[in-house]
Amino acid sequence: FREEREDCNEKWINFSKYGLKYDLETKLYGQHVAAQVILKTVTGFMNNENPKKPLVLSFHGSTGTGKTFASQLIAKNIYKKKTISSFVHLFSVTAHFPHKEKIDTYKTQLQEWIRGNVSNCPRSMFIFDEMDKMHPGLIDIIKPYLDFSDNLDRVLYKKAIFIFLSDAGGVKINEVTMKFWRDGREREEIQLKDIEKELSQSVFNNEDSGLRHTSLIDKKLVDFFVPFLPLEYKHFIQCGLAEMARQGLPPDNSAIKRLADELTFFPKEERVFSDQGCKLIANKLPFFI
Ligand SMILES: Nc1ncnc2c1ncn2[C@@H]1O[C@H](COP(=O)(O)OP(=O)(O)OP(=O)(O)O)[C@@H](O)[C@H]1O
Repeated sequence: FREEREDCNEKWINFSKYGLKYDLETKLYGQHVAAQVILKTVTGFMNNENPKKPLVLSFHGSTGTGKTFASQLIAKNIYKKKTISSFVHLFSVTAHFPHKEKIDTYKTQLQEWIRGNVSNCPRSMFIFDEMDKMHPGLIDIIKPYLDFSDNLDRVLYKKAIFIFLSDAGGVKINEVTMKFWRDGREREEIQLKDIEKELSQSVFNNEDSGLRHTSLIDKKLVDFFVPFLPLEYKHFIQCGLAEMARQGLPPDNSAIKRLADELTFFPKEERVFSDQGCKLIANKLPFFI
């Protein structure tokens, strides 16, 4: 049995709008704002044979709220080989470029890496993890690729998708969500506009944010800021059940509840939102069944 080689053509790259819609609606819990933005932008972009610039989405939210997971759902519905496609590139900023003093070497490496991958296949997807920890010098390196450049060094960049993941702005998003809850309003009432402005201000003007000094925002290189809301107790249970199914275990609500009891939720008294989202479930589950 020899595995077929993955090529950069429709046989291997075939976007399914309905697949993405289904996955966002049934697998990504508690993220109605993100789901809507993702579906609209990715569909519009993938159905356009001649986009003017690459699609650039910046995902924000606290840990374990589904930023990486959502980007995997996008990849799954574009590439036949899903997340293991050779056209999907997950890049962890701190893991790949740990030494600040080597910044100049990294700049060249990053440039060549993006260029090489896109010339191999224009419909490539790049996911940059921990974007807020990225050196501003490296962000500057990526900027030209995100812009309206028709044929930068004769490579076609405008069909690529760039997704940036970061915790930056998570605190603000949590505040807005908590305010809705305190006011007795439905979570589903939260709209992108309720968060977007505050989010971009807190991410790009905040002293603590690594993205502060970048001109990604004023150059309008990011098409959308996508907020990931803090997950509630009920989403935590949903994640737990999904994880059990993934691990081939029969559903057991009480085990997940015991697991939740061990973890922290906020506000402290009411225990509504999970501090670590769904992050620790997969690893902790075996100890609770
Ligand atoms: N909203 C969600 N819906 C369904 N599953 C989720 C959700 N959020 C997290 N999970 C589950 O938890 C795991 C960890 O989440 P994920 O890695 O996507 O979080 P993240 O937001 O990228 O966190 P970090 O900022 O720490 O990287 C996922 O693989 C998924 O199984």
